[in-house]
Parts: sequence; structure tokens; C-alpha cells
Amino acid sequence: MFSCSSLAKSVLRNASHNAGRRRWASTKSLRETLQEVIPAKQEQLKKLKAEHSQAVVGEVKVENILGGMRGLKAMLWEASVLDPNEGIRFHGLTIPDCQKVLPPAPGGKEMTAESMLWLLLTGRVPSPAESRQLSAELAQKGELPAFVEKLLDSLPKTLHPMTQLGMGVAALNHDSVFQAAYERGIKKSEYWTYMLEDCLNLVAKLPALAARIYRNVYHPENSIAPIDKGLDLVGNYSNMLGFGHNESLTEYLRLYIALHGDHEGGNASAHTAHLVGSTLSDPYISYSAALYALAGPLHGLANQEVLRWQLAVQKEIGDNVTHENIREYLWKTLKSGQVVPGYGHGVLRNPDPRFIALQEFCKTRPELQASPTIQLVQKTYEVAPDVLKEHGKTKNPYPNVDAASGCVLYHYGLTEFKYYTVIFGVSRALGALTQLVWARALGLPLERPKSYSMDALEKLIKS
Ligand SMILES: CC(=O)SCCNC(=O)CCNC(=O)[C@H](O)C(C)(C)COP(=O)(O)OP(=O)(O)OC[C@H]1O[C@@H](n2cnc3c(N)ncnc32)[C@H](O)[C@@H]1OP(=O)(O)O
Ligand SMILES: O=C([O-])CC(=O)C(=O)O
Repeated sequence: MFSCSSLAKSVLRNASHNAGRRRWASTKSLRETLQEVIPAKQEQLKKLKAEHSQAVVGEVKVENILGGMRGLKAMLWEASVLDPNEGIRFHGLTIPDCQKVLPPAPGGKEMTAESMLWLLLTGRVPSPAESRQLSAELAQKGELPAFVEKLLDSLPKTLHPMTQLGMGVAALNHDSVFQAAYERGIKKSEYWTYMLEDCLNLVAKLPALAARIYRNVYHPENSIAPIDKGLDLVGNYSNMLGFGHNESLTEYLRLYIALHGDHEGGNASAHTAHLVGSTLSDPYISYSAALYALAGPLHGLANQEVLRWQLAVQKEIGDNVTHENIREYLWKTLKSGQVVPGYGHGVLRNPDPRFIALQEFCKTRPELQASPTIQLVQKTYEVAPDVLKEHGKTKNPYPNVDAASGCVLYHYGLTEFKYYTVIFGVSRALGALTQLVWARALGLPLERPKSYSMDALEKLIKS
């Protein structure tokens, strides 16, 4: 069995070997690559079950049961593992590793959503040709069925964009090939192939779905650009949103969408997709459910809340906000019993490396460095950890990804912050859908943990 770090080294070795030869040997299709890697994983699972089923890897305390299952090692998730101090690794690769080895879009620098999806699904770094092949397939499949367009167009503008996204995604299950094949009667060993088709189809359609919601809610006067078959997924998304001319914003969206793709299995959105998928619901309704978990302010909606918080600070104080102003505003927030959005985390105990990567992006562009909104993110970062430590409640006083993700969008004119979680929703599909494919390839069972009432728990403790 590969340990995380030995797998990472082997992935990196292959990538730099190929890059060193300035020619990527591999131009396999995604399906061929998965056919290659799945048997070894199936074997690994069989061995784990046969040889280690009774091994103890932790204990369950009452605090775990009462405390939202924090820290409980209770899920299998293949594509990424989150270390509380280091942050996320995708198949063993850190964010800077990914930035080095994952192919960008032609003419760009940031890794594409396709190359991240390929890595998550297969554990291998795709060659530029493989990544482009996947882009072409997704562009080919990107159009929405007419009835879904009609459904979205009929919704009131006042309905939150995340509610609309979940509805659109659920409606796509009309054409689920997994559901149709299940009804026909297929073998369990074939589930994953149909799951993969649905998952790719859904990833492909998310930009058109998300862009239509943006147009309908905020810019009904605009038409939506058609899908360009020569562009990557995010290039097309940016075009459809009406920001395709802005190279910086498009590159930022590529980074944003790759980075938010997966955050191991226990986060609320990924876990929801996994739970619903474990009943053999198709990927569309599984991911629709996940989006409604993402839409809560303690999870993905925090990126909207950060912008709301920042604008409130700027409204009260103006653009020249001092560290002292921020300290006072943080205390005002805390004393009114509210959380500071963008700070704290269920697992992380250090600044989120995704936050750092987004901050690094800002440093590469002078216009971003001069932006009052982006300066406010940095100044808040310089003050908030000490205030939160003094406040003494949160186990992690540092920023999570949501503390930074909206400010660049805002600077470049995507100012409708109620839309920000939709972009997160386009991204999180990469990891959540990857796991659905693997769950079916590995034949994982229906998820069904045991619950207790307080009376039953007290009885258990006494006995
Ligand atoms: C993509 C993502 O989902 S990243 C997370 C995005 N969410 C946010 O940024 C919202 C603000 N942050 C939070 O609410 C929390 O830190 C969470 C939900 C992310 C994690 O929650 P937990 O794991 O329960 O955090 P923790 O164990 O540190 O909480 C202990 C106490 O500190 C409080 N706390 C945690 N973070 C904060 C914060 N940012 N501001 C104020 N209080 C906080 C909790 O509300 C809790 O209070 P309580 O004892 O009165 O219930
Ligand atoms: O890991 C979590 O609980 C929340 C988070 O940062 C994510 O899902 O991206």
C-alpha cells in the first residue's frame, strides 16, 4: 500500500520526469486510466477488509457524539486527506505541488479544473494533452437541456442563487444514465462506469447552469456566450458569466475552482453527496443535496458572509480602515454573539493553505494589491487571530479559504456576493463526484451510523 507521502513522491517524480523530457508520454483517455487504476484499489480494499477489519484506529467518546462527530475517523475518502496543521493534500500533493505539476489552460498559468479533476479521479497527474482532451469532452457535453433552461428562467430573481443551483442540478437527473441502467438491471461491477458518465456530464453542465442563474438574477439584459469547444471548463464559465475578456479574473477562477474542489470527506457538502449517493441515488440528486449543505453560513455560504462583513466595515469606517478600526469591529461582531465569518475551522488549526494560495495570487497583480477590499482582507488577517485568541472560544483563530475568496471577484466587478457560493458549488463537484465514482467502483455500502438518545447514552455509560 502507498503511504500518502510515497504516493505523492511517485506522482511528482512521474510529473517532473515527463516535464523534463518536454514531452508527455501519456495521452490516455480518462476511462482508460480509470480502468487501469481501479483494480489495484479494489485489491487494496479487499486486503484491508481481510487482514485488518478488526484493527482499532480510534475510540468514540461521548464528546464526539455530542460534538458533531469532530475528530471521529469514520469515513473512507480516496482523493484527499486534510492535515490539521498542513492543510489539504490531493492524492498526497500539497497545493504548491499541484500548482507546479498540474497543466494550465493554453496561454494561462493556473491549473485547470480538468487537470484537478483528472488528479482527483485517477491519482495521476495528467499530461497537457490528456487535460485538453477532457476539456474538449466537457465542452462537447456542456449545453443544458431546454427544459432545465426553462425551469431556471421561470424562477423568481429573489430566490437565492444556491437554491436555484440545487434545483437545476436535481432536474438534470431526468437524463441520468445510471438511473436508467439501474432500472434496466445492471451488475454492481458496472455501476461505476455509468456513474462516471453522469458525473462528467454534470461537471460539464455546471458552468452553463451557474452562468444562467447569474444572468437571470443580476443581468437579464445580457445574452449568454455560447460554449467555445476550444476552451477549458473555467474559460467557458468566465465567458458565459460575461468576464471572459478579463484574463486575471479568468485565471483567478481557474485557481479558485481547482483549490475548492475537494477537502476530504467529512465536510458537510462532500459528506452529504457521499451519504445520499450511498443509497444509490444518481449523482445529480446526490450533488443537489450536497449544494444545500454548502449553502449554510457555517460552510460555503461563509464566503458571501465575509463580503457582507467587509462591506459593513467599509460602510461604517470608509476605505482607510486601520488595524484599530478592525479590532473594534471584530469585538463588536463577537459581543453581539455572531461568528467572525472566514475564521475558524472544524479540522484546521493553522491558516488555511487555500487562503495563502489566494493571497499569493493577489501579490502577483498590482491592481489587486492596491484594492481597498483586498487590503482589508490582509489587515483583518493581521488582527483577527489575536482577537479570536483573546475571545477564547474558537479552537482555530486563523482564516479559512472563505476569508479571501470573494474579494478578488469583488475587485474585478463580480460584486453580487450572494452568488459567490454558486462558484464554490461549481468547484466542489470535482471532489464530491469523484468520490461517488470511487464509492461505486469499490462497492461501498449504504452509510448508516448508529445513533443514541440521551437516555440510551446514559444507560450505555452506566453499563
Ligand atoms: C469552506 C468552509 O466551510 S470553511 C468554514 C467556513 N465558515 C466560517 O467561516 C464561519 C465562521 N466559523 C465558524 O463558525 C466555525 O469556526 C466553524 C463552523 C467553521 C467550525 O466550527 P467548530 O468546529 O464547532 O469550531 P470550534 O470547535 O472552534 O468552536 C468552539 C466555539 O468557538 C466558536 N467559534 C468558532 N469559530 C468562530 C468564529 N469565527 N467567530 C466566533 N466564534 C467562533 C464556535 O461558535 C463555538 O462556540 P460555542 O462553544 O458557543 O458553540
Ligand atoms: O473541511 C471543512 O469542514 C470545510 C471546508 O473547509 C471545506 O469543505 O472546504
